[in-house]
Amino acid sequence: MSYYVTTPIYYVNAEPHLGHAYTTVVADVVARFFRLAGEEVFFQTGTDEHGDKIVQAAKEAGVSPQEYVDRMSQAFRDLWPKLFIEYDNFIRTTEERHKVAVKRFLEKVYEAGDIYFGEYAGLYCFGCERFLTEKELVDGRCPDHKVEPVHLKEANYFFRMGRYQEWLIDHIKNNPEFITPERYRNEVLAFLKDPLEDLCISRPKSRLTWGIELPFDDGFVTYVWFDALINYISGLGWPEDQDRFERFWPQAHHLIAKDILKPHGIYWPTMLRAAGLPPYKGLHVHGYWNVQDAKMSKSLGNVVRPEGLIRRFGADALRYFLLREMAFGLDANFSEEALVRRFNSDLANDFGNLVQRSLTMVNKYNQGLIPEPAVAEAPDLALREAALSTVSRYEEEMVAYRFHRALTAVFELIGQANKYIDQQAPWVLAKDAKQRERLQTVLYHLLETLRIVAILLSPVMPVAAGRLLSYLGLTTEEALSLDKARVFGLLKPQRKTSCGPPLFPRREDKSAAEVSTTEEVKKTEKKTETIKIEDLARIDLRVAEIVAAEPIPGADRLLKLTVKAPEERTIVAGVAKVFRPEELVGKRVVIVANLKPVKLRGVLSQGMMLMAEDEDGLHLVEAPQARPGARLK
Ligand SMILES: Nc1ncnc2c1ncn2[C@@H]1O[C@H](COP(=O)(O)OP(=O)(O)OP(=O)(O)O)[C@@H](O)[C@H]1O
Ligand SMILES: [Zn+2]
Repeated sequence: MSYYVTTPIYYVNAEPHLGHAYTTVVADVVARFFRLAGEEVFFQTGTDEHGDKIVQAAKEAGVSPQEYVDRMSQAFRDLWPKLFIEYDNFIRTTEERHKVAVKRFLEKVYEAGDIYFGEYAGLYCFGCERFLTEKELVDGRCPDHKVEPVHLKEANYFFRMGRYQEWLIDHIKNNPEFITPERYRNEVLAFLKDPLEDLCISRPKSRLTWGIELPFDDGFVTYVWFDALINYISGLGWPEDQDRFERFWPQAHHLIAKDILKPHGIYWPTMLRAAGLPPYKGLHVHGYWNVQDAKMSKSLGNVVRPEGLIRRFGADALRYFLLREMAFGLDANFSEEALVRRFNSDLANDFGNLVQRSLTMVNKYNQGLIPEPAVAEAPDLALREAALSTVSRYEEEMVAYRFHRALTAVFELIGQANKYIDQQAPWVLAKDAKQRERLQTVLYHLLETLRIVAILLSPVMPVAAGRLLSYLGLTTEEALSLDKARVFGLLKPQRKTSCGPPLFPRREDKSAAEVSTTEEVKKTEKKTETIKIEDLARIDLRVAEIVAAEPIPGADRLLKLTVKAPEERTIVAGVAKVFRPEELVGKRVVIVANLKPVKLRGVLSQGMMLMAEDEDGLHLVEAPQARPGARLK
């Protein structure tokens, strides 16, 4: 069987945050799970690069839209491997293969008679890049962007979406798996109670040129949503690669957050129907990661960036946290304390200790060799039974996208194995030569449980699972298959195990760290002398935008930065070990503007960039909202 899983293509008007990381990690976990189950999987992610907001963002950054989308798309591409994400295809809507598909798709819908030209006057929200209905407004404002939409009258092309409303209602009703979890299916059915309005699918070039030209009228470009949704088939190679399209499209599963339910639940299936193509198989909708109950979003400026968390906790642990902490479909709050808590209790304590205790005992009592089990007794059979029933529970939950429950099942098994150690007390058996067989049997059952646990955790924590398998003397190639988790007793006696470093060494508790740093601060406060406000005024602190960054030949710590503050100047910064030049471009940072210029490695440095330093290293001090040249006060 084949399985096609997609993430939304992310809009490249800002850098990726934990919300984007979540959807992409889930897609990667799904892809790995179905591969483990022996399916042929195609996993696609990518970036959405057209539309008005991109043009605005590029203008603000002072570059062309193409340069801007190249840079931002790369930021997504750079992040994914750091999270162990292995996609099969990365699609960009500015690629030729995508443009060709959009044009072909539009032609098909046009030929079907479902596109007409007409004039429309209405309320337009530039944030949403679409017309809003009166009903959608809250206190006269767009509920998402909190601005009053403007009156706009424009001639455009429209898609007769309403024609497919009845078909869509029937399809949703007849296919309970089409939109899940159920609350979102009900939400879409509720939308469909009112007659569907036709969808405006063009923008006149007089207003916007950054888009895909309509094949039947070169005065217009395609509306960004109509363009974007088609990525799901253009990425498979439609219309050219019919072979791949036919293999994977009937098994297409889209992952999204609830913010884009309407385009995916309504526009996309009706568009496909109009183009004479079958609908996708399943739409899987999740909730929001919130920070103190507000949606994490670039517009609110409360985003958490994954890079720092990966550096501190590792990608495996972050992936585990994201899947375990959020019940798929519901919102969840992100906090670092919760991450530390899960890390220490689930990964370091429960899982990490089970691994460490088991392998240490095998090392000590059996020269590190896989033991030879004798006849199993009741407690061994109970553990075996638990392991096997965990596999079926896990599989059932994974297939239904209930990842937190799948992980709960695995961790219950881990808990049971820890108890089994306590109850069987191998250290007592080891003291009695007559208990030698019993000891071997117990250790064997532990190692087998670990082998099964490693397989089940591998989609979520691929690297840690791989390490555990190598401790058991197995390679991922030979071990990773769901079928092999369904059998108890595959480890071959006498093969060598090893007891490597702990998989998840405990992390310091943040709250404890905070107490100690405040105490530190109190101590240093006493030491640093106080200054008067006039002293502070002597330092010209300003916001500067980094417009270019390049290495300085022969100086491996230094980068030459060109900044606008607001006039252009050069600053040499000792950050080459921490940041790559392209990561810095576009950032608005704080500089000391009146520092006496100095020549460093032949480059005149006219100021200094401020950085914050803690135990994780250096961090930028950013002021993304302030204009270049803004003074700090
Ligand atoms: N807070 C969040 N929680 C969960 N997923 C999120 C969150 N924010 C963004 N996403 C993911 O990104 C998708 C939207 O991608 P897009 O690039 O359009 O982001 P956006 O909505 O413009 O970002 P923002 O919410 O930061 O303004 C969502 O459907 C979801 O997959
Ligand atoms: Zn809006």
